[in-house]
Amino acid sequence: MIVTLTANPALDRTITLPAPLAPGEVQAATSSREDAGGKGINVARVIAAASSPVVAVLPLADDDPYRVPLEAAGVPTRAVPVARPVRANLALTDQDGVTTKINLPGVALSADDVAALTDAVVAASEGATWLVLAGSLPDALADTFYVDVARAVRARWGAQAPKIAVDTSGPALRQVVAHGAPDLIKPNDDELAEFTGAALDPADPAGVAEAVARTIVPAQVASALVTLGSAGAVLVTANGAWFCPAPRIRVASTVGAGDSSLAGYLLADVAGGAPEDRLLSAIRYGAAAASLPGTQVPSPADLGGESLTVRSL
Ligand SMILES: O=P(O)(O)OC[C@@]1(O)O[C@H](CO)[C@@H](O)[C@@H]1O
Repeated sequence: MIVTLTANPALDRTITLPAPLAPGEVQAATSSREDAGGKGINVARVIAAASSPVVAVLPLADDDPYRVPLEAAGVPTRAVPVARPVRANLALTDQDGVTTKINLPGVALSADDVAALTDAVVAASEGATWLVLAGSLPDALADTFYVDVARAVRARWGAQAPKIAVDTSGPALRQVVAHGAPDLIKPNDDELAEFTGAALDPADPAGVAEAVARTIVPAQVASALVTLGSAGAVLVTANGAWFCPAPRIRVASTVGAGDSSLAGYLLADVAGGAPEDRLLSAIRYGAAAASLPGTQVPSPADLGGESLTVRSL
């Protein structure tokens, strides 16, 4: 089973425009949709859609309207009751799939909420293969939150503790890499560049792999899956580095593509896949997500069958 933690879920509102976004103008939209979003929730939705066991842990008020799309997604959850509704994030996409995303800071959690959330993750992690810690941290949550959760889970379950995957950015990523010993991180090229402090060229996968190997893997993190948008993705482990290009697709919305890539990687991992299989699955799920509107996540039926070649770097 895979467990995900989303400390900062979001009701994702997507508005589709028939033309590029024109700041300062009035534009008529062609459609809109709402999805239960937040990075860990998106990962869990992909895993549930693939009929693989998953539990999503999140803070959620009893009367939050977010429950409607969340329940429709069919994801088993452990909701920690909190006082206020989740944030609503906005995405504006145009006919070419160009996406403008506006994210709110999220609901501040009390010290009791944080303790209850941590306890819920520790309990849910019993017997799990992976624990996914994903997304930004709401205001007032310490940058060390993911480090604290990783320590609590490992202290409780010891050798039986799940492997820990982290998808976050900024100070929370810095902390978890330095002190959380994650088994996997999934930055995109921008997040990795911010982390290393050096510009990265998504068209140069060998350069990306070299930057990861120089700074992160395997010194602090066992593996890194670096998503490079339409260029593809790079996987770096202690045993090697691989690149897979992304298939050409018609992009509808890039929101959730990285989360779907991570879910694809984990699905292949729990199925016993080799590094090349995991990377290929990450690419297929990420591309399928980008071809779907809003934060809609792919099921196995949505995956393309293009021939893709994973190459060793
Ligand atoms: O504020 P965070 O957690 O960094 O990002 C939140 C978010 O943009 O991430 C998901 C896509 O990856 C969306 O469902 C959600 O709105």
